[in-house]
Amino acid sequence: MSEHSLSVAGLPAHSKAEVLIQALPWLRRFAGTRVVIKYGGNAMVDERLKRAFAADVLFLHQVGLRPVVVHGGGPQISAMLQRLAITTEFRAGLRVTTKEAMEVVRMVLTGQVQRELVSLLNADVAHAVGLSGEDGRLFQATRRRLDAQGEAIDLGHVGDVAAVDPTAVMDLLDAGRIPVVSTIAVDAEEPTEVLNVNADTAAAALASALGATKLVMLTDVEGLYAAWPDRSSLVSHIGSERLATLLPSLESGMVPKMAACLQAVRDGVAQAHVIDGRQEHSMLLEIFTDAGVGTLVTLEEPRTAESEENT
Ligand SMILES: Nc1ncnc2c1ncn2[C@@H]1O[C@H](COP(=O)(O)OP(=O)(O)O)[C@@H](O)[C@H]1O
Ligand SMILES: CC(=O)N[C@@H](CCC(=O)OP(=O)(O)O)C(=O)O
Repeated sequence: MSEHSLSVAGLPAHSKAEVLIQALPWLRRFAGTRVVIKYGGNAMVDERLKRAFAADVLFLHQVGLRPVVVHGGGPQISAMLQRLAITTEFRAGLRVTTKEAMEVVRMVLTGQVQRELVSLLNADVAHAVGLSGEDGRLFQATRRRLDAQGEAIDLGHVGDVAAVDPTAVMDLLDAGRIPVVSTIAVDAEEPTEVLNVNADTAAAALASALGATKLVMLTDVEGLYAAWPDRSSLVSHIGSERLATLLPSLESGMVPKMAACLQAVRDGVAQAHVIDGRQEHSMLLEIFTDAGVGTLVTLEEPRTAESEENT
């Protein structure tokens, strides 16, 4: 059992009660609000963790929040591509996606990863309903043609979200459901085609379209490290301005993830978090305890003791 675990079985009675009391203001604050949870493929490492994730989502739903799950599945797609002997590469954290690879991406995300999550969430009560970004044209995307430096690139069938129609998700939320979203998008220029959208990017776009209070991203590191791979450099809170400065120095999967957090807070989501999905119940700790975990991104810079002295 980890030191952060919310399991209170071994605690004295008053400590158990304290956990509940500490959660109360957060329960009040977030009740009725929409929270987008991005579950990264790297955090889906074993069955126990996946069940703990499902239990956390069901807890949020039960206590009156309105969780929306957006899932990834990068490693699962890579494994299937490998089985089929199709080679792919990543550039700046994005998979170069041929037409052939796109078929596999769609099949794995909507036919495998999403189905598995829906089934886990519905193990006891049938709340969860899966949908793809194609359904009700939830996501429309345009092909990525330029890199961060403005140079021409060809990533194949990879898109950036150009429009979000959250109606289908809102309908499900209004019906008391837990939507589970796969990030395949309709190609805005060729509506019978689909594009592969990074799940972090799509989760951020959906969070702002839904007016979510929070975007929580579960991954396989504690959060953002300022001096990666130095694991002593965890950033606990960062504002949009500093993050925008840091972004060009980031690598691999952290590029779309932190860009997505930045986009979300700029588009009105109050808080974006990157937390360790390998840590059982990290999501509950983040939402319902005073200390929080991982990296928090906000529009404003954090008020440090030093900056407070200067104000
Ligand atoms: N500065 C950084 N801080 C933390 N992780 C980083 C950093 N730079 C690169 N990474 C890598 O980003 C990975 C997380 O992104 P990704 O593999 O896309 O995860 P997910 O499947 O959860 O979206 C980490 O496992 C780590 O290897
Ligand atoms: C364009 C692009 O890179 N799409 C991703 C979509 C899945 C994803 O983002 O999964 P994770 O969240 O687990 O990384 C891919 O093909 O891997």
